[in-house]
Amino acid sequence: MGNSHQSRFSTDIHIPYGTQQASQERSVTMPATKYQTGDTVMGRWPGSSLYYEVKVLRFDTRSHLYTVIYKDGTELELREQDIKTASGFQTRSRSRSRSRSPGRRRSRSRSPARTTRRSSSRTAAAVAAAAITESAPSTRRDIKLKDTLEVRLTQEDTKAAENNSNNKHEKKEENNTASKVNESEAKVEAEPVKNRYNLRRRKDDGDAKPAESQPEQPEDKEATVAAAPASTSLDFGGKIGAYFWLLFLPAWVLFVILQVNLEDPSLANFPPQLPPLEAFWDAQALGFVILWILFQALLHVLPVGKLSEGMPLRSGERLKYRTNGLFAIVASAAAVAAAVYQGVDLTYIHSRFLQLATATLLISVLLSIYLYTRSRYAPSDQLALGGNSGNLVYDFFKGRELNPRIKSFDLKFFCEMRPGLIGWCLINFAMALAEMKNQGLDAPSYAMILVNLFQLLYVVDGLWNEEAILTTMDLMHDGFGFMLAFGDLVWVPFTYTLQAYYLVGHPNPLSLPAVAAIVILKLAGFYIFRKSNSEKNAFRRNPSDPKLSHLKTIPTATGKSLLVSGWWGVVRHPNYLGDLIMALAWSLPCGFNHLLPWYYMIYFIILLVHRDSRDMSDCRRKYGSAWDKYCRTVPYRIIPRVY
Ligand SMILES: NC(=O)c1ccc[n+]([C@@H]2O[C@H](COP(=O)([O-])OP(=O)(O)OC[C@H]3O[C@@H](n4cnc5c(N)ncnc54)[C@H](OP(=O)(O)O)[C@@H]3O)[C@@H](O)[C@H]2O)c1
Ligand SMILES: CC(C)=CCC[C@@H](C)[C@H]1CC[C@H]2C3=C(CC[C@]12C)[C@@]1(C)CC[C@H](O)C(C)(C)[C@@H]1CC3
Repeated sequence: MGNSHQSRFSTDIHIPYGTQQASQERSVTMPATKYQTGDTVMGRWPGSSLYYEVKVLRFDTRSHLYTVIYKDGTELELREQDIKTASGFQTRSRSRSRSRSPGRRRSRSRSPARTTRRSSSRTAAAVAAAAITESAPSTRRDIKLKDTLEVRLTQEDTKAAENNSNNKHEKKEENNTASKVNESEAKVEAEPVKNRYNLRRRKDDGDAKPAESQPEQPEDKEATVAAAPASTSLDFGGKIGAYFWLLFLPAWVLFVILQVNLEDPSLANFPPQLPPLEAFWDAQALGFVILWILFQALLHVLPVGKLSEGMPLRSGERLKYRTNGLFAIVASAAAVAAAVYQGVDLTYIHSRFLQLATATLLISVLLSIYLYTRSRYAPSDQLALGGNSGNLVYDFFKGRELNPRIKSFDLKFFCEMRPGLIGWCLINFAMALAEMKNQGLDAPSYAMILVNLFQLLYVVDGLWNEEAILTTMDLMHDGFGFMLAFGDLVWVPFTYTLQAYYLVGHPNPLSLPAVAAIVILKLAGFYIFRKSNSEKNAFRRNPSDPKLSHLKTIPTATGKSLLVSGWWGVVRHPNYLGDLIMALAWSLPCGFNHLLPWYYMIYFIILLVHRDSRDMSDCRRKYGSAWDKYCRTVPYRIIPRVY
């Protein structure tokens, strides 16, 4: 048991050689500090109120952090206030029961500060080292650590725990692999303290698992970009892949736009006839795109709607986001209606589609250059884990800074949720008008109505539940660079609208039963998508939400738990399943004459399968053996019994 935890830590926590070396160089001599190299003291375990016996290895004069080693070999950097002398502690219970009996695992505590912890949720250090309790004056309160440990909190800890447990109810564990534990979240949230810990790989770990080991960023605010750890395992085909995607993705957008204009947009017509270069450019189109983005930015900053908190960053900080997406789409619809009323011809969007796409591409490239440049000056703790390879092209593509902001204006959040997403609906609507104009119809076709309504529902739902985006991979883990800037601004509005564009020139009459069947499919997909996303979002926001009390969870060493029942017990990505079913319902109205309207479905399968595998490795890295356990309990990734 101890070994498995130890090896998990040893592969999870990685710090590149250069940084280790720098840290060692900085701490050759121990200045006059409270604790000295070799001292045996008590170190607080990150995100918890538990203290374990540790040995001081060194002191970093620059960051003022002590590097300590726990009994299981885990090295951490701790601040002085997280270290105490052993004399102030007393062992309440050193014996650790190996029993798995449910009765023994049940917490008897009823105090709000009391929580339960399943033994398997313990951190490596928790398992390997004996947990010790601190003797304290009467203001301290007991916390029961399952049946094995009892820890007394300091006054400060108690306050934090109480604050956090105000709206948390206790969950009882079940005698099941998927047991419920809520204590760990309470503890993590109890300590939104900046710059406290820095997990480090043990030096003797070598590159035991190079493919999966991702660096943990040092949380040293003063660290310069040069001190930021390098990304070792690169996805998207690594450096060569980044060159490829940088060229391929824009070319593909322009290609499909040229294709959809053809009478017979079949792959047999490859390569398409290229229009002269000047056909791609229209300054007026650029002007409209800029206006649209500025208009969306204005709506975003208006003090309308809720200020939502993002997930805790590595520093413990939680950023605030103005989640007024629904207001933005309603205001945009009103503005568009007013413009149409004033005589603006929206079919311009159809006739100038290529030029609008080129202009937006230009903006996304400029934005990406800006993002890359500013990331060079960003503190290393604000960089994403994956976009810091040191290779300019790869980092430019993948994105370095996690949450680039201009004052409180969050560029990634804005781009992901506003101009492209709302632009997608605007373009679809323009295509419906173009269809009526081109085909001399009094009303859009059934197929066009379905595509418009389905995708509008998808976008409105995304904006309605805007807060949920804060728990997605992009917002929590990915840096903001070309991939997302281009994806959000160009890819979404100019390729997700291809079905509507296709229908303008390629009518596909639908019978009413066909319409009904497609609607049912869409609603089924939507139901799965929404329910599963909401379940995870609610759980991540408040793991003790009474509405989720029936769900089983697996604790992890990070303090977060994983859902293993409900939607997330069916497959590992139920939200992708719902999304894919919806994608099918978006393509079906276009019929089977051409592959082009099925492009979204094909792309989406590739995207989600890739995202799923990316997420699997990220979660494996984050949660180690708990993740393996989850995968064993929920063996299928997206489609039950198939994949
Ligand atoms: N239309 C499009 O183009 C498009 C493209 C991509 C995605 N999407 C949709 O966007 C939504 C978000 O997708 P996403 O890719 O960001 O992935 P996601 O499934 O929302 O997020 C994955 C994260 O959820 C957490 N998680 C995983 N398993 C869990 C479990 N059992 N219990 C609790 N938490 C768990 C993990 O993060 P933590 O543990 O760190 O919290 C994991 O990293 C999905 O509905 C997807 O279909 C749409
Ligand atoms: C450049 C390429 C090929 C990929 C970039 C991917 C990017 C387009 C997607 C990554 C995450 C996606 C996403 C939505 C839109 C497309 C992405 C940005 C989403 C905003 C669509 C609306 C949904 O309701 C959602 C759940 C909020 C989606 C979140 C993820």
